Amino acid sequence: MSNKLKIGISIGDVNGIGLEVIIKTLSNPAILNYCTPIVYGHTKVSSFHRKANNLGDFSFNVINHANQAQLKKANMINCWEEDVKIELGQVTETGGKYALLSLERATADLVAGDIDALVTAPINKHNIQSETFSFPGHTEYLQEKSGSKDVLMFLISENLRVGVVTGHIPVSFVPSSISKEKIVNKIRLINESLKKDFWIEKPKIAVLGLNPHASDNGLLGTEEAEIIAPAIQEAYDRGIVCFGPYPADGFFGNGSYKKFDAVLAMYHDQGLIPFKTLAFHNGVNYTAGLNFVRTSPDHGTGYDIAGKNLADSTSFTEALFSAIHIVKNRREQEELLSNQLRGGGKVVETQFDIKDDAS
Ligand SMILES: NC(=O)c1ccc[n+]([C@@H]2O[C@H](COP(=O)([O-])OP(=O)(O)OC[C@H]3O[C@@H](n4cnc5c(N)ncnc54)[C@H](O)[C@@H]3O)[C@@H](O)[C@H]2O)c1
Ligand SMILES: N[C@H](C(=O)O)[C@H](O)COP(=O)(O)O
Repeated sequence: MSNKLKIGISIGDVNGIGLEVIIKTLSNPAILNYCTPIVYGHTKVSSFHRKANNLGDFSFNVINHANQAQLKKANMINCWEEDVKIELGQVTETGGKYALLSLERATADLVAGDIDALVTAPINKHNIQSETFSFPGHTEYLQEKSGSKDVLMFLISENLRVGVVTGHIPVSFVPSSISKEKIVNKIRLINESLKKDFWIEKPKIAVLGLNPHASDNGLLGTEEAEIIAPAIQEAYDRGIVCFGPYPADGFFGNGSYKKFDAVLAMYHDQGLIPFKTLAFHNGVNYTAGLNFVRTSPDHGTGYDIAGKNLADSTSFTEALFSAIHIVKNRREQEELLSNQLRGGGKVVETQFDIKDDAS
């Protein structure tokens, strides 16, 4: 039996660049040495994108169920029968409807254990809303499907990892949404993920402040003294190596982030702006804390370039390799622990690093 992982891929918004980056990634035959991809969508929709973007010859092996996936082939499960009206670059109800059908089917297989991990192509958070999907993003949807009490939006790249305390909420809700307990929990999730998913034995974590200049000793706000510093202290007392709160601007400006294995930001844009500035093209969005593995590229639907063959597929490719790698790390660790062995591990997380792992 093959030990190649089955990686499920949801196609995201059919009017965006999802299928373009999927096809570009899977067109590299070397990918099939590392995993067996299963795309949840429809071959007619993928043909549309292949032709619109002039992507040359590429075809999927159509299957009905993940257990029929063929090695050395890019597999596709057709998730609907009807023709889909694709309007490249447009935000339409249709775009959301078929993104959801793809995501639901892939998630069901993930939860059932029929695939080893899921890589999601970008959705539009607005048009996907429906009676069955009332979440601000994949992160929250998958948290519910996994039954996890808490998860972490964790943006990862070779040189920088950034998690956020608060995610998809209006910025005006941020101050009232952060609490000592929540911050301690997110620090714990980062710490666990660095150890379990990335094999970093003694992670060092930086925590950012909320206010300008981390409040300048209380002049510009009270959250640092009342909430963030006590949370860092509590996590530290529990054995997690964490420091802060650091003023966010200078922390990235002077390169301090390079001294840490990960950074915890208080809110979405505080963490994601520096991350995407430094690592947009190879960054990966990872949901830590789920009992299964899900990654995605760190970009969105890219409506402005849809159908123009301008989308860079590096982030999607990295998302695929990160998923493979995290599953392998978790399994290897589980095996070592079940044998009561304690082994070290190498930290490998990019497509370039795992070349030697091909089997
Ligand atoms: N994982 C996800 O599902 C996810 C992630 C981020 C944003 N989104 C959604 O995507 C939609 C559009 O968001 P946005 O415009 O803020 O961000 P975006 O990432 O789609 O686009 C921002 C800019 O980056 C460019 N860009 C994006 N991906 C690129 C690629 N692979 N190669 C080259 N250029 C690329 C786009 O052309 C655009 O100019 C929103 O509805 C948002 O919610 C979804
Ligand atoms: N916050 C993510 C980003 O900006 O890249 C993105 O919106 C994706 O979120 P989900 O993975 O929750 O869909």
